[in-house]
Amino acid sequence: MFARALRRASNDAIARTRARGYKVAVLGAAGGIGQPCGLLMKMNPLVTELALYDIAGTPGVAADVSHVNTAAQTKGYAGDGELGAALKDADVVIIPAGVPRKPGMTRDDLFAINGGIVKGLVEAIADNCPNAMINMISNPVNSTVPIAAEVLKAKGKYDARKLFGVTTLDVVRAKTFYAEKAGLETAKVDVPVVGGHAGITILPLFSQATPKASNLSEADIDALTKRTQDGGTEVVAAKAGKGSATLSMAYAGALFADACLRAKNGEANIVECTYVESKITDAAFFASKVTLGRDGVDTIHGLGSLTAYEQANLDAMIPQLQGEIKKGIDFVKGA
Ligand SMILES: NC(=O)C1=CN([C@@H]2O[C@H](COP(=O)(O)OP(=O)(O)OC[C@H]3O[C@@H](n4cnc5c(N)ncnc54)[C@H](O)[C@@H]3O)[C@@H](O)[C@H]2O)C=CC1
Ligand SMILES: O=C([O-])CC(=O)C(=O)O
Repeated sequence: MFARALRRASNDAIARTRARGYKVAVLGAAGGIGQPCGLLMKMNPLVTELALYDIAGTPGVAADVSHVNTAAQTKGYAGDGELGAALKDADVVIIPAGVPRKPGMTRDDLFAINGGIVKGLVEAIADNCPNAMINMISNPVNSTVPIAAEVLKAKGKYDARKLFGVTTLDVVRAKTFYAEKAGLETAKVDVPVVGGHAGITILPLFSQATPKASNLSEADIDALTKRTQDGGTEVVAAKAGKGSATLSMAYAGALFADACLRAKNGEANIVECTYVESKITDAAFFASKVTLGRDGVDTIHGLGSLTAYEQANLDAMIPQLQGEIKKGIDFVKGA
């Protein structure tokens, strides 16, 4: 179903604009997210070259995915020595490299190991595909995106329009939970989710959800908000030590990468919630609705009118978000 929708959306884009093919690189391509995400990108008609990179295991993954009868030429790259070739002139780089949570951990507990992994990968992006749109999935996203920004700045290659924290899974979850609770058709539901990607920094704006549900109480909205904020933890607990969300994340990652590709290809009016450098709050990076264009961020939209409940949640998250952003910046600057 998704593949058909993805193909239809991209085919529409192709019909409306002069299509060209794009190179997509997936870093961490042998992992739980990387494998299905690589498959979904192989099915995207806007992709003509697919580079699957990991520290190991990618020859097998690439051989497997390459047999899918779609256009993207697929190649595996393994180990540091092949990272440059994997990234060379990529248009979009998707980064799900790093360790996932185990029960009892916060995303921030992944900082020490994933911070170093992301830093090294983004240095290679700066050297090999400085114009690529970067889709950061590796956690803690609230800090890995500022890490990437500082690395790119240090290399003189930072373009804030092209660096995205992928928060699409929060939107996917909010839509699913809201549709279920309100008895609405899931595919027709939209819910903006703003802030960041960890605990209370995830803020679904159910007051702006469409279609409007008239049957939800304040207690329902509070429960839906908390379930969205804890969606990742719900999966971590259910997997009981075997990692975190992979399949729903691969789906969400492929949706966001497809939006980037369609925007690159000239399709208009592409709006996604994503975590970017932003001035709409006191946090230097913030997820909100963003219109994407050929060069990445085109317009960062404001938050619209919030309920008192949403405003209180927004006020409460800012200090945590600011702290996690500072941690990422300090990590690169050595403070
Ligand atoms: N943004 C979001 O909404 C979400 C983010 N995540 C995050 O995505 C990350 C990956 O999760 P999974 O795929 O489940 O983990 P995984 O452990 O299954 O896969 C990670 C892959 O990264 C690879 N890797 C490690 N160091 C690398 C390096 N230097 N270069 C390239 N690849 C490297 C590993 O070899 C492994 O194949 C985690 O940090 C997780 O927390 C997970 C779900 C949702
Ligand atoms: O919860 C985790 O650790 C993985 C993640 O970011 C998510 O599923 O939203």
